[in-house]
Amino acid sequence: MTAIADPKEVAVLSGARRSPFPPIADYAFISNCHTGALIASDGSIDWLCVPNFDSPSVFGSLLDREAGSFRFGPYGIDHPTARAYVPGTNVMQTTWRTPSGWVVVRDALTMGHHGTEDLVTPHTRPPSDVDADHMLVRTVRCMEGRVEVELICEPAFDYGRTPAQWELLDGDRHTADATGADQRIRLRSDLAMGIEGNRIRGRQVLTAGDTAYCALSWTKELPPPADAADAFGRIATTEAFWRDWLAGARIPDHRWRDPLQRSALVVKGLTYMPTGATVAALTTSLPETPHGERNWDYRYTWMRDSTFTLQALHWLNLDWEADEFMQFLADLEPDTDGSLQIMYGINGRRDLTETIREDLSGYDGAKPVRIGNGAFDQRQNDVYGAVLDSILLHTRRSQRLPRRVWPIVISQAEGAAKVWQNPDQGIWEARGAPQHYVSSKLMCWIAMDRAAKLAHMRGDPELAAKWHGVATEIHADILANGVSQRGVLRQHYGTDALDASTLLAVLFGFLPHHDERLRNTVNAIAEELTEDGFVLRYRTDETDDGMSGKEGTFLICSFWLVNALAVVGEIPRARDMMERLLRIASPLGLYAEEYEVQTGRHLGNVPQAFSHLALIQAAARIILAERLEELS
Ligand SMILES: OC[C@H]1O[C@H](O[C@H]2O[C@H](CO)[C@@H](O)[C@H](O)[C@H]2O)[C@H](O)[C@@H](O)[C@@H]1O
Repeated sequence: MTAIADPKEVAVLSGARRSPFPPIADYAFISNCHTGALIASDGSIDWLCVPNFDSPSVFGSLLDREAGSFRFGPYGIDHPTARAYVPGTNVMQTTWRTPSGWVVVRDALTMGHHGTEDLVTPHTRPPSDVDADHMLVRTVRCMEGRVEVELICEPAFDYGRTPAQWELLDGDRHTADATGADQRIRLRSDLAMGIEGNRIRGRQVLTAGDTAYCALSWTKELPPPADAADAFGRIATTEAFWRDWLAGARIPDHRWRDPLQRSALVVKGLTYMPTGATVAALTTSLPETPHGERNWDYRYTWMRDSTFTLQALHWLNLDWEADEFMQFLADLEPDTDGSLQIMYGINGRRDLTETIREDLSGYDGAKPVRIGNGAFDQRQNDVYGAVLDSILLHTRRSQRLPRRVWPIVISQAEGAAKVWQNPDQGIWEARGAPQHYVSSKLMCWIAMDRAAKLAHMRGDPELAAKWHGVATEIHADILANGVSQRGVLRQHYGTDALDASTLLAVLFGFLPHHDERLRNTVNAIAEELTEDGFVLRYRTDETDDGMSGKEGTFLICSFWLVNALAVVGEIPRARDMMERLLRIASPLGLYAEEYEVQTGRHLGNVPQAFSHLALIQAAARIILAERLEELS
């Protein structure tokens, strides 16, 4: 058993040497559904890619302290008094107390009413003319006393490779353009600004009642705010956008309402509005092993992650998000054999070739920094099941199967029927030799089972029977080869090692919930694949995944275990574990991909859709069970 750290001690525990990099759990996330930014607690924006999630960064000091940042806050003070989201929004509020007074800063990637058809996402509910302003707006209000505020904006284009060249416009000290790497961004502020090499600096004393703002924009068509009132107005519009969106969600009146809301807002904030695609996380190359090589670019759309996301959103009644994703799916260009890639760019881009940026130090020295993701052309046989399960769910909820989607059903079912007997890289995208992963076969069973149900709903009993036959064959194969002597689902057919992905057998109803093999699997994972109760994907000393270093516990797997415990009727255990997982959220309620129990650090990319969607699903399962208990 490993002792768990107090999350408040995270910064202290980040090593004997004090790192110049803030802990991953320190960052606030804001979004405009085209891109997102990370704000450190000292008021510095350390990550922003424009215009889109997968564009090169302009502020990249998350990955190298020299790769650009943008601070706005009181001069000479690094520690805020309080940080919180404006309730129900992805707008950040920071309160700063200084010896002479206090101020409140709000930061948003703003949304506006653009009123033009081409900016309207066709499937958004309610019909809306709200879309990104493509700008970052930061406002400050002095609440009491006198406070000197400063802005220091130092972009570095193309992931820090090209320092900004600044120019003040027409001798006006309130507007400046920065250029580099074929990009131009405009900064406007009511603070008088001056150029200092590659940075812009401004400073001003505010007294009680005074306000100030700065705004950075990256499209010519949408100019930055004209004055402070305009800047405050844009933030107010953005707050209204998020609240309006959240109002469409059915979030139960439960003590977990806040984390459910935050998770829904994170997942929506990771969705690219023009296509409905969801990125797996906002960032690239935050390490899964401190200082190690397990660093990946997550700014893309995995079929698996996106379809799991839809399932979580459906539970919150956010069905129109799924409509958008179905269109994205239908627009994708399949391979010649009809199969889908395991992942795409947010605009459907197929080639995500991975490159390494040797020039970047990496987060706290974790190299390499990867741009692109080499897993894009892997074969992962779970994808068919993920896609077909979400199509079935969507069809049941909306009572219709869009005509454009039926060919996907056919190609995915045929694809699964053809490949289920082949080894693959598995759900964890192992870069080692292909194996007969149990979770991949399980998801192929899901594919055939869901396809058969869809064929039945469409009135095609012959096709339904054919696909059902394949499902039965896969089911039998897993039971014959995927269960160890002691009656536990194994990682793959050639090992008895445990793998948390076999929990999917419980979550997807592969066997009746009282089946011994399911219970054995849940108990074995809870007892043997955990560190202080938090779940590892697999043991890196037992499993060759092609990488070095030991990773942290995987948060989606920990939430899956909660969910699985609830399915097998262990509600008190599930509830306890859920409460523990909620306690290790970042101070702002965010989750990265992994959690290191020895130090209490979050590891890996942040915020991670997988972690948040699994939180929603696990909470849903327990809340449902509690309601059923109340009724009985
Ligand atoms: O562990 C090696 C792999 O790690 C990444 O994949 C993980 O993240 C994906 C996105 O959330 C998820 O779909 C997958 O299940 C996870 O294992 C990385 O993207 C891969 O390139 C890498 O091989």
